[in-house]
Amino acid sequence: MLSAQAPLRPSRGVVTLASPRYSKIEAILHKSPVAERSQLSPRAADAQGIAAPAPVDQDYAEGAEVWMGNHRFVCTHALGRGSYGEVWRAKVISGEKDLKEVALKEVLCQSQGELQQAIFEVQVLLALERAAQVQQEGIQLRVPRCIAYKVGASPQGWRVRTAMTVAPGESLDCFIRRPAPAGCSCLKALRKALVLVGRLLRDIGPSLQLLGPIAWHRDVNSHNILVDGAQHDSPELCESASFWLIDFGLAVDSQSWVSETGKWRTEYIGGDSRYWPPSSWIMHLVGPEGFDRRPDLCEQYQRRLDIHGLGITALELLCSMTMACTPGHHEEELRPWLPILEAWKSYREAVWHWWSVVYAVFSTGGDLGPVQQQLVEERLIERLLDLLSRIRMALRRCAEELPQDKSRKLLRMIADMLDEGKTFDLREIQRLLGGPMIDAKPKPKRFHTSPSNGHVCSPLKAEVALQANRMHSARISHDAERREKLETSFPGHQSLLLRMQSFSAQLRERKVQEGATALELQLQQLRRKVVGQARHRLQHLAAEHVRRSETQQ
Ligand SMILES: Nc1ncnc2c1ncn2[C@@H]1O[C@H](COP(=O)(O)OP(=O)(O)OP(=O)(O)O)[C@@H](O)[C@H]1O
Repeated sequence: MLSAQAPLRPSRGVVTLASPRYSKIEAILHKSPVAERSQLSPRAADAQGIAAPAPVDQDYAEGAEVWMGNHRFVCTHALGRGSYGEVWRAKVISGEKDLKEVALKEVLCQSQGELQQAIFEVQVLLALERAAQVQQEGIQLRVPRCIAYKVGASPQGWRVRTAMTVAPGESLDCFIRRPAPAGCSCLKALRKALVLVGRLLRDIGPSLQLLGPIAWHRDVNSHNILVDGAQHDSPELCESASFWLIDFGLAVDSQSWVSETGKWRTEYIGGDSRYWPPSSWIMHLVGPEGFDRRPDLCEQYQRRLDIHGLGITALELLCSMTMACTPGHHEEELRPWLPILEAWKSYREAVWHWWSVVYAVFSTGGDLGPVQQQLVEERLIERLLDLLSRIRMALRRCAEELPQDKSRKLLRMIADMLDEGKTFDLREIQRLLGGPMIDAKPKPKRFHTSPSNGHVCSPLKAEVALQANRMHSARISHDAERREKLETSFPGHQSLLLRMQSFSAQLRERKVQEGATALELQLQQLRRKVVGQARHRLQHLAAEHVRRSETQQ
């Protein structure tokens, strides 16, 4: 199934672009897809003396056999479809002992940037598993475990295939949309929702905490969270529900993202705009200049996108479940909650509308510029800040009126997650809801590996190349020597990838960095132009308004 949000998301490409972009401004600034593709298409890579990829694998289909290293799988049925390929459930025929089935994901990449991003997705899963293993207390990660992965050729470029464990359940957005059981009262639904929200935060919080030093997911929402065991009528039984975070396809390296000159300034915006904090809209509509005199929002964009996404998802779960039922006559207990439900309703109406306006243009490949301008004129950012402030106020007021300590703290916690003024610490979740405390201090240590043709993932051995795109020229010659050695022992894709990384680093060194300053200038000019036009239009509207009022008088 094609996800409803999928087309809204920008390309996975980090710098290069092959598919339609979300932002017109960014699109203008990038070279044409054709030029980008030709930079390192398999043919071009071949011309550079890079080894040709292995023969094309069988497509995923019922009964199709898939090989990855020592693993052999047989596809049974499609689990889902995303914007970059399909995910299939498959039986394990041979490979890891006791492993019965896997989810096979395939990401089709048309440019080197997309290839890097697809590999990064796998590397993040590996790094996360490794981070969980070094924790003193046993942590049950609620993300799929990477079993094996493989890079192969596809007619358009490459395909990255990953075998991972199957996360149980269904996507949370399907669960939320399902009609409530007949006769269910609002109060009962609310009690059940509170249990589930607690479980959601308790399951996803630690994974995000471990993820923080490695990457930002950037797409935390009800579509990318699966829920299992939540269909019970009784709130008590819902205590055993579990939530899983999937789809790390838009993740970015958190260490190079953050800082004064970090990549947050220049990289494309990712994720589903219904779960964006105001800072993402600022970036989308105005650019980094929009953070002038707004340090809290700038900090939010750099460090707390996932926390905000999780907070909105929690609130969505709480309110949607409660609002799906009809209030009974004697539900006085519901009274303190009503302002929360009203604030959520207003938020949902406005934000879902903004999302659909952008979605409509994006899905037809239209020009986003006028829409962006219109949203600036509509004062989207100020309105969103206001809607969120109303939500926080309603949550905190309700918390004051509640007798039950746990619900009270839960509401305050969600309010803090949605507050750009608060430096929300994910450990708050364990403090309130229990679970092992995680030592997730940022680790400067980086890991290195290259995907191989059928690489079998052992997180202990897995060294993840999180900073392949940060290679410095001084390191290139050293790496070249290392690569020479590696190529003799690991031919095929490993060699291809290593050469590509080197080629990419050299390109960046020689060409891209030369143009970076010019591009940055161009970007600033364009952003200024858009904001200038919007300001001009606002002034015009204001003048017209004054003129009309004077005429009426
Ligand atoms: N490990 C998994 N276990 C179970 N189901 C999965 C798993 N991974 C993916 N799926 C299913 O496949 C669907 C698509 O997967 P995923 O979101 O990773 O693909 P994508 O191409 O990145 O999608 P998107 O367009 O949303 O970015 C998911 O919505 C989910 O239903």
